[in-house]
Amino acid sequence: MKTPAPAATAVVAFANVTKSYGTVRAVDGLTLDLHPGETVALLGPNGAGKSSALDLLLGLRTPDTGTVTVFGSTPQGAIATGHVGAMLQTGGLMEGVKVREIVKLACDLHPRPHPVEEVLDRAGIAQVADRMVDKLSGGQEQRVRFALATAGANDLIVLDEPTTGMDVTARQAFWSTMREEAGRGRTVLFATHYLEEADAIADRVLVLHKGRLLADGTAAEIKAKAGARRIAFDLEGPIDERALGGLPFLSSLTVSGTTVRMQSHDADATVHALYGLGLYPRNLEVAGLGLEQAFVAITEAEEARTA
Ligand SMILES: Nc1ncnc2c1ncn2[C@@H]1O[C@H](COP(=O)(O)OP(=O)(O)OP(=O)(O)O)[C@@H](O)[C@H]1O
Repeated sequence: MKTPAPAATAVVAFANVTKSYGTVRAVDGLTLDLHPGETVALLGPNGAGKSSALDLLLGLRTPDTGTVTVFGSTPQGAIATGHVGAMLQTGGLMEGVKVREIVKLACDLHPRPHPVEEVLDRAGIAQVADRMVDKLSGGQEQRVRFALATAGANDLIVLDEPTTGMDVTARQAFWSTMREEAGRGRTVLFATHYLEEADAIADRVLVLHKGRLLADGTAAEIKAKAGARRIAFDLEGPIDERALGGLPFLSSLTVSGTTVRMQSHDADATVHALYGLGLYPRNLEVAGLGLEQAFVAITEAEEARTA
């Protein structure tokens, strides 16, 4: 885990924050600082508490205990002064208005607005600017939400699963804009289920599980934290899964056709033992885990620990 920097330098500071809904503890003792210019991915399985944490950050919910500070102020205070732009999963767009009108409204309300045409252009919705908002496709609606989140110069941009429903071109345009924003020193925090996006975009990855922070580091650090490596090879002839399953340090084993894939906490020892079985693996590959596999390994290990 990173050592928290002094609160004065933090864009966002969660200090021992908890939030429950009835008996469900959605956020459980979360302590976390975000810093200027960071692009941070928030990962976690369904129900991990990602949206709840973002709602707390945006002042849409109040913590049961602990404090959330945004630019040294309350979340509401930071939003009122135009420091924060957000794109949330929920919330329908205003009906009965045209795309340009709703974007113009967001620009008018922002203390440091960008020109309306520029916002439309950047979000890739200039061509549908005169269309009614309720006549848009899902991906176009998502682009409008993106436009609303970037209507002005925000120092912190909070995005809850922003690219869901976007096609490849929209996604690429979206992330290129976010990179530009981060390049200008803005902090970007996004929750996502697309681990490849987190791997490619984020310079810091947070893994939430049952409301608690399980991992905090670069994607490379998270992969290393999972501690396992992938082993893949082909075998000729009938495959004795039982014998393979008895290899040391294995954390998973799958056989499909002649191909065997496994994960091991000590790949050297596993491969040594594999040869010890008198087998001759072909096309042997040993590699680190991808972020997705690391994420699954970390959250499954925690499930097993807390079961
Ligand atoms: N308004 C609510 N009332 C009751 N329970 C809620 C409410 N909102 C969230 N929860 C519960 O709190 C937990 C955390 O939910 P949250 O939406 O924050 O998770 P998430 O990580 O964003 O999930 P997902 O990836 O599915 O969007 C879940 O168990 C969820 O069912």
